[in-house]
Amino acid sequence: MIRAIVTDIEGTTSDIQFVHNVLFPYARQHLAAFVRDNQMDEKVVAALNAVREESAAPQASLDDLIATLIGFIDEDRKSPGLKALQGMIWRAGYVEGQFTGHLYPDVLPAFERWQQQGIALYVYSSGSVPAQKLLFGYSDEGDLTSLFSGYFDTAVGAKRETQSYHNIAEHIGLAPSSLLFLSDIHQELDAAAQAGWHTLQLIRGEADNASRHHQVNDFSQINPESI
Ligand SMILES: CSCCC(=O)C(=O)COP(=O)(O)O
Ligand SMILES: [Mg+2]
Repeated sequence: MIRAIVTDIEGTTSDIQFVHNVLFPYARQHLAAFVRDNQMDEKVVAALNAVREESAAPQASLDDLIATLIGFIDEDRKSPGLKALQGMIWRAGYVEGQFTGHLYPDVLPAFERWQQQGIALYVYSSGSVPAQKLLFGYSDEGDLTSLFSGYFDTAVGAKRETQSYHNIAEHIGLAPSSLLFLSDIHQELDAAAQAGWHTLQLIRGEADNASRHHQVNDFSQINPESI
């Protein structure tokens, strides 16, 4: 019996084009000014130090780091330091109404249905927890943050690592066999399945013939009671 559903964001609840054509360019455009203006902020300092460590450049200057971060955005690197900074930068865009977090129309009705069935909802994304809360807090459908029991980012581990799913199950406090992970990426689902979770793959665009996971095209096709 499924007692909690953990969902990915990009390609699952939300269009990959929104992330790549709206969020990433906004972060790219505002990154240099944001980092320069907030270089003394302790969360910014921590993120920049994480980037220094990740790029093996302990002495990197602010200009070096900005160039490195722009490169990370362009290669869609799931860098925890970059993801933390992106979350901070996107806040202004959401708050000023420059964009809202994209949601496929089938997502909110399914979340509400599952919640009525007593199933707890969680998010697991490479985007930072603050960035996840912004996307769902300023979504196309309004503030959905109250629907979620918790959020996970790569602080629990990378999405293609089996240990991450053991860690999440422990945080949630439920057996892996009662957890369902939704994602568009079969390597993430492989890792979750390896940890004993149920899995479903969202195919929002192109088919994935290399996947061994059950596939659906939208959330209306998901019935946790039949899993
Ligand atoms: C929630 S922030 C926007 C998405 C993002 O930055 C990202 O890296 C998406 O990764 P996901 O794990 O949701 O595919
Ligand atoms: Mg995804």
